[in-house]
Amino acid sequence: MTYPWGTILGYFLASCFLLILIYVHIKIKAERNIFFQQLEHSENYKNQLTSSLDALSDPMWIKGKDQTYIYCNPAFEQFIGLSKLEIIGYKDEEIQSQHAQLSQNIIPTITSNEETGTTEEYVCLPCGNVDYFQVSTERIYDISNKLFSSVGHAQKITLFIERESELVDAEIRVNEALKLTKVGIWEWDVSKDIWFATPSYFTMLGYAPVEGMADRKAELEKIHPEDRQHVMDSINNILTSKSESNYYKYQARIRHIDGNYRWIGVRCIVTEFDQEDKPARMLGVRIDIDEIQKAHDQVEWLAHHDSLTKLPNRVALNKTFHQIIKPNTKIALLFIDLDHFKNVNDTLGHSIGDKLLLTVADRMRTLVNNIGYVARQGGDEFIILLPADNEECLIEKTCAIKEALSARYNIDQHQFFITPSIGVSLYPRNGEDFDTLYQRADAAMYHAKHTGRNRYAFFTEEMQAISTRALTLGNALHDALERQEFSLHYQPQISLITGKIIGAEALIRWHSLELGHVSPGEFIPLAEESGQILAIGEWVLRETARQLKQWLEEGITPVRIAVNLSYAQFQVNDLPAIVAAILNEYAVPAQYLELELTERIATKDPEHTITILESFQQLGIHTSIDDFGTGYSSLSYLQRFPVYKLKIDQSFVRNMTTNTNDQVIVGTIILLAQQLGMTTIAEGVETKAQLEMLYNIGCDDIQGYYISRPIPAEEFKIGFLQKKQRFLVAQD
Ligand SMILES: Nc1nc2c(ncn2[C@@H]2O[C@H](COP(=O)(O)O[C@H]3[C@@H](O)[C@H](n4cnc5c(=O)[nH]c(N)nc54)O[C@@H]3COP(=O)(O)O)[C@@H](O)[C@H]2O)c(=O)[nH]1
Repeated sequence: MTYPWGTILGYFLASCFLLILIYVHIKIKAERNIFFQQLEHSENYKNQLTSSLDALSDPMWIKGKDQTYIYCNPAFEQFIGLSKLEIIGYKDEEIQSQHAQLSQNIIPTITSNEETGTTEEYVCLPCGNVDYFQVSTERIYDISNKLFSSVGHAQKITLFIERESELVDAEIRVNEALKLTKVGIWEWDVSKDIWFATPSYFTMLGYAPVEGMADRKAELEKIHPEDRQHVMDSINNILTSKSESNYYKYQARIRHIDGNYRWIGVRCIVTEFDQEDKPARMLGVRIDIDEIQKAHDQVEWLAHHDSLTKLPNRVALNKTFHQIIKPNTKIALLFIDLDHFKNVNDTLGHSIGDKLLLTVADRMRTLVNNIGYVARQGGDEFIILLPADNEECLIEKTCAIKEALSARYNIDQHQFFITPSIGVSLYPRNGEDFDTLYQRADAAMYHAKHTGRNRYAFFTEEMQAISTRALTLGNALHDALERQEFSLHYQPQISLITGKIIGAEALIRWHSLELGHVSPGEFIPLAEESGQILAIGEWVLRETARQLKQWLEEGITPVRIAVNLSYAQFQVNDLPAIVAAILNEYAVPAQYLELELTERIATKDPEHTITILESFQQLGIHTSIDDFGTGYSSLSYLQRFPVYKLKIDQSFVRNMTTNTNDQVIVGTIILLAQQLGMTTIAEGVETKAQLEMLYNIGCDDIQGYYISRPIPAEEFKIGFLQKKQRFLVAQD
């Protein structure tokens, strides 16, 4: 049998072709399915992307490679004020030419970004607002590096810019304020050693501000060499965690650009620590405290110095004393007080007084320099510390100081002398602490003063008691007037010719609540030293006037009452007016008052004495010169003093019956008074012999225990004023 090979082959080929066709068909169908699936996927993706971009509030756009818009979101439509239809498929210049209403810069702003990059521009929006935009363009290239498309994005940054500019403004303002307040702030990144400071940090000391990182080490070099170590120690303590706190402060002098140093206060805090708990970042502030520091230094200086003489004061000397005492050292403390310094102030004025103190300080400095220390305690009191290992040398030095201070002073047109009284105490013999030594030298000085002045005295235990008494009296005297502890006693004055009473001397008495009776001989000098004599003296005048008035009102004819005037009272220029006012107040005739002025006071400034005495004369007040013979009245002045009476000092009367010298003096005074047309009164008459001698040589009146001691007003009234008798009769 013959096989139809041709037919079989034909069928076979046809079957194969059919199979191939089926396969191709199936494959194509499968691939088509994948393709459509992918297409659907991509479409979804595109839609998602588009809706996301559409939802963006910032304008976004995409241009094709030919620069036509292929996409823009609604924000972009709003941004340029056109719809998608008017944008998509067009180029910028086409849009610009088709829509003349578009603002001038909106399209150039966008088209200008042909390269990838970001620009910031002001854009005038269709609504008319001008806003600041950041425009970013990203150009996209295909695999063969050909431009495929570009994507653009615009973001309104007006607010950021405003905030940023506000921040910049605020920073400028803060920096200006910091400059004004002279406060500088710095920050130090310790780990990287990066250091920044505000402009004020530099400008506060005259330097130009440093932008950005500054040179910390250069800043440290500006610290005064004496303060540098202390500053470095403060910083290192913090850095090495030696300090317990995370904070430090110091004050140091820092060099100003002009080369001078200014005091700067620094405070610093660690703001960050590293993993090892070491400071990683520090923030500091520095303040110009130069003026405060200088004011503080000034206060400190004033607290330890005397502003007139620039000498250290007692507080400073006390410190010095404790610095120089060592075992076996011997030191002398000299307490120096100028005698009658008050008179210089009162007569020549305070300016001369000040110049005198300056000269005194200079003389002391010159003498004591290199071997001791001088300080001013206040007023006319100075303190000196001298070595006292060799007592002879100490005495020599003390004498030299006394002589130097006693030498003549030429101040302005005045030439005068002043003397010192010096008290000396010794360390450790008289005391081991400064205050004890000071107090004991003061006691010795008091002794020197009361034993004649212009001398020095070394402290002894007896002096302590005297000076303690003076201190106690001084304190008690302070309140005596207020407590009404004073009273007046009256000592009668009798005429040797008529034997009748012609007057009395008013003498103050003090009965202190704590101290009992204190003699005026003791407290009057103290009151004169302290100035309390002015108030006390006025009280005496007032009390005398009051008593006279009382006697007058009682119908008793009083006698003239003599009141003692102290030097300080006599220096008060309106003293005549004060006395006149007192007499007026009590309606007492001036004839009943006599004012006694010692010869020493009268001769101190004779011209002043004459002026004041003339005023009293015009008021009808009698004046007399007390303690006559003890001063040095010049005859020429004496005859010009309008006084009616000389009172012979009791020291001459006391011995006149046994001492021819005193007798001659008393006789001469009486003759002198007669020649000058004045009367005489002898005080301190205690015996009949004295009385007789005085009578025989022509003395007019007497006063003394022989007649009566000073007695209280009532006793005086009964014993003398009410008795119209002669108190001296022939057999006396
Ligand atoms: N500025 C003022 N000074 C006053 C005042 N009152 C008194 N004084 C002065 O105090 C000093 C002491 O006074 P006093 O203790 O009162 O002594 C006076 C008489 O008591 C005393 N005297 C009087 N007669 C005798 C006597 O026979 N013997 C004797 N031993 N003493 C006697 O003399 C003093 C009077 O002195 P004088 O003033 O110089 O006349 C004394 O310096 C008073 O001046 C006052 O108010 N203000």
